Amino acid sequence: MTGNAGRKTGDEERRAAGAARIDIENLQVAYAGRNVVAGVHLVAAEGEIAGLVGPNGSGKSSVLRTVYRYLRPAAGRVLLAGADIRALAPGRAARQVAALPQERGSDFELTVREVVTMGRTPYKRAFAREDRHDRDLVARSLAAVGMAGQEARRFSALSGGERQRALLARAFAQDPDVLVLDEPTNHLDVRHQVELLGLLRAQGRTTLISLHDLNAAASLCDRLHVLNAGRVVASGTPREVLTAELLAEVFGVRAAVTEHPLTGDPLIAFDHRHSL
Ligand SMILES: Nc1ncnc2c1ncn2[C@@H]1O[C@H](COP(=O)(O)OP(=O)(O)OP(=O)(O)O)[C@@H](O)[C@H]1O
Repeated sequence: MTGNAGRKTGDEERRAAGAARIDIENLQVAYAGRNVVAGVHLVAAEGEIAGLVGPNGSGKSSVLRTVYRYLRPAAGRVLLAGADIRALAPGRAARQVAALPQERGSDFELTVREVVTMGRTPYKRAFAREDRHDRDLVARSLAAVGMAGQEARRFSALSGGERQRALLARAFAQDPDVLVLDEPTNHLDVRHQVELLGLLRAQGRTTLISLHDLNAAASLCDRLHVLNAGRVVASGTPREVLTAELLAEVFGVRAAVTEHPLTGDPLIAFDHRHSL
């Protein structure tokens, strides 16, 4: 057995022990001294899909950036299984939390396969070669996002939606306890959106996700947290949170909230002719 396989067992043990709960406590985020998020409390329980919704600039990405450690909180804490995420060693953090961020790296000259294989880096010693487990996971991740057979393509030659899917495959290949996804349905056509939501449900991982599509959020998320001007203004199940009053107050739109005739999920019918 390789060291890598041993570590995998450790990850599985941690997951079984409930290691994937995220608690965000009194979070404040600032850029150059300007507060954009303040007093945010939210929980993503083990295996739960927690959605962040809110208008442009309400602070969704800023909250998520503190979870995948791109930003340091100005105040407050992000806890993973009760421990401050800032205190984790970088390798451990990368094995536990995978992100699909808004900010994209400069991986352009790599092939799709190389990009997705980067998801395995946190499990490898320096210069260690990928093993069968790595190759399997990379192949399964590519298949999951519908990109099997596209391994040899240059990342730079992909369309926006294909890039998004390759980066998602990288996050899946990382085999994390917690997935942090900032607008993952951006650029995806409707079928790939539906497939992605199905994939996320099937994963059963603790997931923090920001979404602009409120109907997708209503269908996918166990709990929704509505941000407005850097604060959480409502939290609860989609049914509890997505009311016509809230949509008017927070988003400034007229909408009727009904029930989806096919799925029974809350369904928001927007009035696309008039805003408030
Ligand atoms: N790198 C940055 N430097 C300075 N200000 C920033 C930076 N990133 C975000 N902001 C500001 O922080 C606030 C919150 O932005 P954030 O991107 O977190 O919101 P969001 O809810 O994700 O928005 P959107 O729906 O438009 O993606 C906004 O006022 C934004 O202008």
